[in-house]
Amino acid sequence: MANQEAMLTMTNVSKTFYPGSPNQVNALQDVNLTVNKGDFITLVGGNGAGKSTLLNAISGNFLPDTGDIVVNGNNVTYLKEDKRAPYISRVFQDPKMGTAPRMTVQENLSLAYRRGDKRTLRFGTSTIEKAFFKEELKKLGLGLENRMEAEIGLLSGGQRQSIALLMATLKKPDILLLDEHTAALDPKTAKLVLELTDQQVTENNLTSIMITHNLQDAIQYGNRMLVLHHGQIVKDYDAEAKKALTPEAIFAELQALSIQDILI
Ligand SMILES: Nc1ncnc2c1ncn2[C@@H]1O[C@H](COP(=O)(O)OP(=O)(O)OP(=O)(O)O)[C@@H](O)[C@H]1O
Repeated sequence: MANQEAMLTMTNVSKTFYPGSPNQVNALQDVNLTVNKGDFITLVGGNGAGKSTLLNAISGNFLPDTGDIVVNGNNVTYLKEDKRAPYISRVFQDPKMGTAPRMTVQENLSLAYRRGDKRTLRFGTSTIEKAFFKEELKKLGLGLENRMEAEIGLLSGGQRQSIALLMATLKKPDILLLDEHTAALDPKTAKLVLELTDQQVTENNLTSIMITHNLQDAIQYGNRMLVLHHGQIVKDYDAEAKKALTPEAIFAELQALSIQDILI
């Protein structure tokens, strides 16, 4: 059960790309959002709704035109992406983006474990760390604890994405951002990685925002669901409201707001 302490606050956050030109895009429009500690939010919306831009704003990919972003009491609005890295982890759609292909599973995990730490891999991985990584890999249930010396590039997309997820959560981040992280996987593997995600988030009480194009998954997972449209949060369902939701009910509610291009 999530408590009610804020982990992320976005206040009046706006971002316009190509302002004043014919290509102007109001990607985020006056977004106000409070995410409580332990919230697992699913984020849906049509193509170009601003979902990735919202995650980009949180992770510091760009400076917002207006507004403030506070993570766990730290105002990060003007912090560059690398300076926010100790607070924020992100898993992308492409499994290749979260892992170093020529390095072994163990080396990748060591790197992730040293995030924000001055030590480098030159100091090697200690026996205690190795045992810890092995235990964590075992929990994934994919037999990867027996492939710690394998180069990541030789693993399948699903195995790689599972490790990317583990890397993102090995050092508990204040916020875990999941940017359609199962979209590039086949349906069976996507389900597996989603289950792993749910397990990691729930067991570690992580605060997370997950983008998905799958409405059923958005309803099934997490304790809150946001719908973004034209850079604005147009629906915010809490756990109670979510329980009773169906994709059809969401479509009907959005149609009542004259929103047609909501998903897929
Ligand atoms: N760096 C950028 N430069 C210019 N325009 C951008 C940039 N990033 C996003 N946009 C534009 O902002 C709008 C929102 O894009 P965004 O990627 O956030 O949408 P999305 O909801 O994630 O869509 P999708 O589901 O298709 O990935 C789009 O019109 C996009 O072209």
